[in-house]
Amino acid sequence: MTLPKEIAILSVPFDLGAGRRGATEGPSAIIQAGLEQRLQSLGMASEDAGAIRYTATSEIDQASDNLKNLADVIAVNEALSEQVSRVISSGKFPLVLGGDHSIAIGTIAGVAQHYNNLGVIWIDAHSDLNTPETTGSGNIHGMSLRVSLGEGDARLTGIGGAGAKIKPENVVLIGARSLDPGEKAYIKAGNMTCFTMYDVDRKGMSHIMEEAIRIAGNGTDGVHLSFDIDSVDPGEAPGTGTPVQGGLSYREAHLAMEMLGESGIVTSAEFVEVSPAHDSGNKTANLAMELICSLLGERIL
Ligand SMILES: NC(=[NH2+])NCCC[C@H](N)C(=O)O
Ligand SMILES: [Mn+2]
Ligand SMILES: [Mn+2]
Repeated sequence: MTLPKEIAILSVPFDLGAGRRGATEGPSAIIQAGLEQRLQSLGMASEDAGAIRYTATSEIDQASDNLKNLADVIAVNEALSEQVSRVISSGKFPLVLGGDHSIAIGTIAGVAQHYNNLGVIWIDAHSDLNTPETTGSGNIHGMSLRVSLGEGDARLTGIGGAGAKIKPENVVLIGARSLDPGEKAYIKAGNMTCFTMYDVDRKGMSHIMEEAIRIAGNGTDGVHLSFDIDSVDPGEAPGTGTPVQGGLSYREAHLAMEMLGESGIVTSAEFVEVSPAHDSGNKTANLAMELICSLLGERIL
């Protein structure tokens, strides 16, 4: 696999999977940061495939404690999975802009229709491995990776077709530093690789990425990158709903993208949780735009 030439940008202005509102404005802020011009100067054709349309329920539903706004999360993700699948069928590289991280459910469901053994690199301060039983918040963006693994509420795991879309042994988590008890138990019991911030500090990002590329790329037929901007330290990425101290540095995040770009293994990507309302200026949206460019081939020299 080499670098994609044709990119289809799918915007998902959705934030009902998160506890704090604001990620609806993420996609337009990233695009307005100049994404398309930058991709063009890299010699890439990008198509703004527009925003995902779905029928919203009329009321915000905070009543179902363990699965907040379930109906909207299902509706947007069903629509997204169809769009993502269509982009791949057309031979283009799907670049999904969130939106909160619940949209990974739809992205991965759409991508997985084209790959039997999909690798996933999940860069995040969190692990998003909660179930309705282990969640403390009821926010579905904290459950999306677990849903993609086929566990949790059947109405979520059934999006884009029933069952698991990915296997734990093909998943690599990077940047974790805020894990709930049920998530820790799942990671410790299973065969999923998790490089926490401790590992990043101890081994260095270069080593971590070599390992991640080996694990996610080995024996898989495609690799999806799910990049939660809250993986980056809040000093560099303040514009996000659930910031956690002690995150990736500016260069660690770029190095991760540069190495992934060089590896040529990534077949789809999403950048989520940019929330301009919490940003200082457009710092976080700008960073997301730059990281996308590093992934897609931009280099210092
Ligand atoms: N995609 C995210 N930012 N997720 C944050 C999840 C936080 C917490 N673990 C929860 O379940 O609510
Ligand atoms: Mn996340
Ligand atoms: Mn997160």
